This record gives sequence, C-alpha cells and structure tokens, in this order.
Amino acid sequence: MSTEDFTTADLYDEHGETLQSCSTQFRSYGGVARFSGPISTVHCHRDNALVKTVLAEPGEGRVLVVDGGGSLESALMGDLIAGSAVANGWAGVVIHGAVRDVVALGELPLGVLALGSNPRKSAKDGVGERDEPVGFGGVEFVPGATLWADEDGLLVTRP
Ligand SMILES: O=C([O-])CC(=O)C(=O)O
Repeated sequence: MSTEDFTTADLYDEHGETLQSCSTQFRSYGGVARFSGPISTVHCHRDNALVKTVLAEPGEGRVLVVDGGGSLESALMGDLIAGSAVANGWAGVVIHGAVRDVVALGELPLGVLALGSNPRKSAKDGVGERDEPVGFGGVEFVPGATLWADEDGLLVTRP
C-alpha cells in the first residue's frame, strides 16, 4: 500500500481489532503526516547513537520505532539524523521520547511522530537494543509488522 491511499480510520473500519491502535498522543513533527511501512525498532534511554546508526542504513520504506522510555529530558533525533533517514529511504520515525530542530524537521519529506521536543542532546554511547519488540500506548511493535500513521493516530498489525 502506498503512503497516499489510506486513512487509519478506514483501515480500522475494514480490519477492526486485527489491528492494534496506539493510545499514545503523539505530535507530528515531520513534513509528512501520513506514512506507513514495515517496522524496525530501537530501545534506548537518553542515548541516540543506535538511532543514528540504524537510520544511516538503507531504510527501504521502513518505519523506525524508537522506544526512549517516554523521556523528554533530551532529544533522540534532530535534523541531521532525520536528513540521513530521508537520504536512506526511511518512510518515518516514531519516537517515544523527544526530538529537536523541529522547524527543520517540518521541512523534511519524512514522517516524524514524537512526544515532545527538547534542545538538549542525548549521549552517544550506543547503549540500547535494536530489532527487539517494544511496547507503548497499548501496542506491541514487533519488527517486520506494518505500521500506518496519519493525523488520527497510529495502527500496527498484530504479531
Ligand atoms: O546529534 C544529535 O544528537 C541529534 C541531532 O541534533 C541531529 O540529528 O541533528
């Protein structure tokens, strides 16, 4: 399914509870509000080295789901890492945490959902896990599952 021809409400009406619906109220920071793709994950806490590494790899239309534990104490992505995601073909990034450089993020052709923003940067030690299931907002985000996001919210196929 391309990123232009769905709405999450129509998907829910068609597929119902075969889809998981995320109750976390994200804010959209990217230049693209509607996006979809297979999930990859990073789990980290106030350290974004893994986020940078993963988004520098070929995205092939994937969506990176970053579970930052909901911390708003420092940003897990700014315009440079997001620009790398665009250059490498990622469809979007969903961050259970904070971003920064929000004006620049809004000009990028990338879906970006986050809880909030903070100008403070994160550590670069590379502590965290990648491509393990993560969960928030009542949804289990399993690598390889499909995520759809638009102005109404975020849906994920059930594992
Ligand atoms: O480097 C960082 O920590 C995040 C950032 O500001 C960027 O991606 O531009």
